[in-house]
Amino acid sequence: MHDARYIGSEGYTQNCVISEEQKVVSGEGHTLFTRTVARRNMKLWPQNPPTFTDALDQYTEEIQRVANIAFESIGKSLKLDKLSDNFKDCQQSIRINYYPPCPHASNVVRLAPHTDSVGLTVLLQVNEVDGLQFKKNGVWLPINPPPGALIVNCGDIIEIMSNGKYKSLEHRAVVNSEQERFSIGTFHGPSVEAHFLQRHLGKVNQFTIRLLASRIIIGWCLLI
Ligand SMILES: O=C(O)CCC(=O)C(=O)O
Ligand SMILES: [Fe+2]
Repeated sequence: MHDARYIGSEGYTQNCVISEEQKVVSGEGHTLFTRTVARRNMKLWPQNPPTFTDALDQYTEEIQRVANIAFESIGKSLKLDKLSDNFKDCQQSIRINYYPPCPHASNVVRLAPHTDSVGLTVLLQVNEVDGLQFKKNGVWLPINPPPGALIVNCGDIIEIMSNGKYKSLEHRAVVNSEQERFSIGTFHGPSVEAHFLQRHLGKVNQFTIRLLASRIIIGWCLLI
């Protein structure tokens, strides 16, 4: 039987150099499933500092509140009142990203261009060092959030559900030559019981699906 706790990958990851020709992709991250609580694998949750578990529990609960407000607003704007139902008891995970400073800035992209495959991402740039960029009309635009601001980013699932009205924008993180950078992405996917694909697929533009599939393949090729 399929066990929903083990969808996706979890734990520590480090991006590495693949070849001389390819740009060095450097940075590290730790991914944890945070909700539903049954999906947590506590072996991967750091024990030090001892306040980590409680702090992360509270942080992700508050972030989920923000995501729920955004899901409801998106649903209302699309006249899909039940859209947010698909994200009740949603599958939530976090990725804590660390990007060390790098003097060879021109050769390094910290996090390769990608779209998030979830419904919504809520990103906190922890130490106020900028680096996130979104691609709009073929141009990379830097995001300079005010201190403490949360960046809410639509993922592929919302692009599919909205039939392309809300875009899952390609984004990346670039280097800072002098300062280290921390960010925490909190990802919200549909609840395990959600049946939105069955309900909405008939209405979804096939072009949107092909576009997203090609993006996933391109993103995958960039990583291998
Ligand atoms: O570090 C950032 O600003 C972006 C992180 C990100 O896009 C991700 O973890 O999916
Ligand atoms: Fe992302």
